[in-house]
Amino acid sequence: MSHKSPKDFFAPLAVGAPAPLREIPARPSRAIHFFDPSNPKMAAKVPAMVGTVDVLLGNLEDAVKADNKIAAREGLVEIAKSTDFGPTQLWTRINSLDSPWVLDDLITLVTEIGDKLDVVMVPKVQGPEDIHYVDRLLAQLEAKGGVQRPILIHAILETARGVANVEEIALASPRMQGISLGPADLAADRKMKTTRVGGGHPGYLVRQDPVDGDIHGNRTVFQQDLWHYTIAKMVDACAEAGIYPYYGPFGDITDVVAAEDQFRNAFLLGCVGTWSLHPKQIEIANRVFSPSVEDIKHARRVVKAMGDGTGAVMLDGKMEDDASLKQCLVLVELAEELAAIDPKLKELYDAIEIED
Ligand SMILES: CC(C)(COP(=O)(O)OP(=O)(O)OC[C@H]1O[C@@H](n2cnc3c(N)ncnc32)[C@H](O)[C@@H]1OP(=O)(O)O)[C@@H](O)C(=O)NCCC(=O)NCCSC(=O)C[C@](C)(O)C(=O)O
Ligand SMILES: [Mg+2]
Repeated sequence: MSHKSPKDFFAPLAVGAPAPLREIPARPSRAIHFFDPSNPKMAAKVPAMVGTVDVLLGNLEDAVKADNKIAAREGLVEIAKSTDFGPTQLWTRINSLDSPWVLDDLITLVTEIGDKLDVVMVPKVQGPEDIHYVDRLLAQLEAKGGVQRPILIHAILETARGVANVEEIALASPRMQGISLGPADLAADRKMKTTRVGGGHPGYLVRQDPVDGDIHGNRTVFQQDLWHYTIAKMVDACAEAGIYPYYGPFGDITDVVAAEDQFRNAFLLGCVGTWSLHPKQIEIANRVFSPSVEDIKHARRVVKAMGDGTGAVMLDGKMEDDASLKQCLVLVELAEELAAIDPKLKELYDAIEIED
């Protein structure tokens, strides 16, 4: 339930604050790249990363040591003031709402770099009440800082209660931009017996039936996806609210193969992007979350074959109809947005030819 009636859902929550958006723009966000603004080596890399990744996120929460919290906040202000981000979005992850740092995080960031900050990511969201709190506080700080356009909110889905409330979280404010899966805190909160940050687990499996009753015989095993239910629930909540779902971190930095598997699972389930924790994960994320040339060629052929968009046709022996056309339009529109910011993709997609 929202803290506003439908009548005033889109009214600013503070006099002088910018009017909330009525629709969240589908800006490319294939990779949300985390960096620690208090880490001089990472901070130094930010300017050169602009344009190579869709989102740069200055992380202030977990992975930033407690005695570096103020340096991280101040480092992010410095980076934002001194960097032209061009097409790249600038996000931040603030400290948790019960932390001793979050109030100063929000006051400092919004009043000092509010016009450069696109999204505030809120960790450990338990329910819509957490979004309502940040919503109102952002409005007051936007008014105080003269921020010209609304800063959006992104929630991390990393608590059991947050999963139970995910629909209400998604609908809690017109600032809601999206939701990411947070597998580490969520596993801990649920007491799942995995210590991995995302990905599968060799113990979570299904086994082929015994052959000739021999239960100890050779039986093929299929590892299952620990995150299928949660990602699908998150995708439904985001689709209902018109916001965007993301896979979060994949902690096994060296296992680029399993990272790609996890990212692709999320892409196929409807996620629009993933986090990258290390530069080597950015390329994987961009590749997985950009539709392939084959997918775009097929989608464009369906759009062409379906004419006015109703009815059904056979294409390559498969039925295409109003519903599959909508799926294809999602891909075609995504390709156009990505081509606008990624010259390599533009070249690939422009070269696609469709036979008459
Ligand atoms: C894993 C670490 C320690 C390995 O860092 P490293 O320096 O040991 O790795 P490396 O391979 O030696 O690094 C090579 C070069 O890349 C640089 N580098 C390395 N990482 C980055 C980066 N992100 N951005 C920019 N540059 C980076 C690094 O500084 C080095 O620079 P150099 O060549 O000049 O020496 C490092 O990658 C890192 O700290 N990554 C960010 C981790 C992070 O943000 N974790 C929090 C998000 S996940 C989370 O919170 C969970 C969640 C959602 O809450 C929940 O599920 O509950
Ligand atoms: Mg976490």
